[in-house]
Amino acid sequence: MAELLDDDEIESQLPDEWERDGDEITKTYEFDDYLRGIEFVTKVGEVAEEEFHHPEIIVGYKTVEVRLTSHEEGGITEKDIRLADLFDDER
Ligand SMILES: C[C@H](O)[C@H](O)[C@H]1CNC2=NC(N)=NC(=O)C2=N1
Repeated sequence: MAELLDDDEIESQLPDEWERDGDEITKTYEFDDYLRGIEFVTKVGEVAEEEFHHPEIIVGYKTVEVRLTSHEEGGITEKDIRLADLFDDER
């Protein structure tokens, strides 16, 4: 089980354009059209399965909001930071 990160660790390790929201980290990606966003959702899902760490994904028109937390640990861990970086690599 991963260790929970403290406030300073979260702040210092949060990737660009990601925000902290309580026990979650979140980022909203914007796309030129709806189906590009859907393509990105598929890539995010594949990475999540590979890492066995799953985000909440909210699909809008030309936007995809991704929210990460470590449910078992009850907060934000290195796993969430790692997934955020991997999702950004898929962009
Ligand atoms: C049993 C537990 O659901 C699994 O080990 C995995 C699945 N995916 C997960 N995803 C996230 N975000 N947090 C978890 O704690 C988690 N646990």
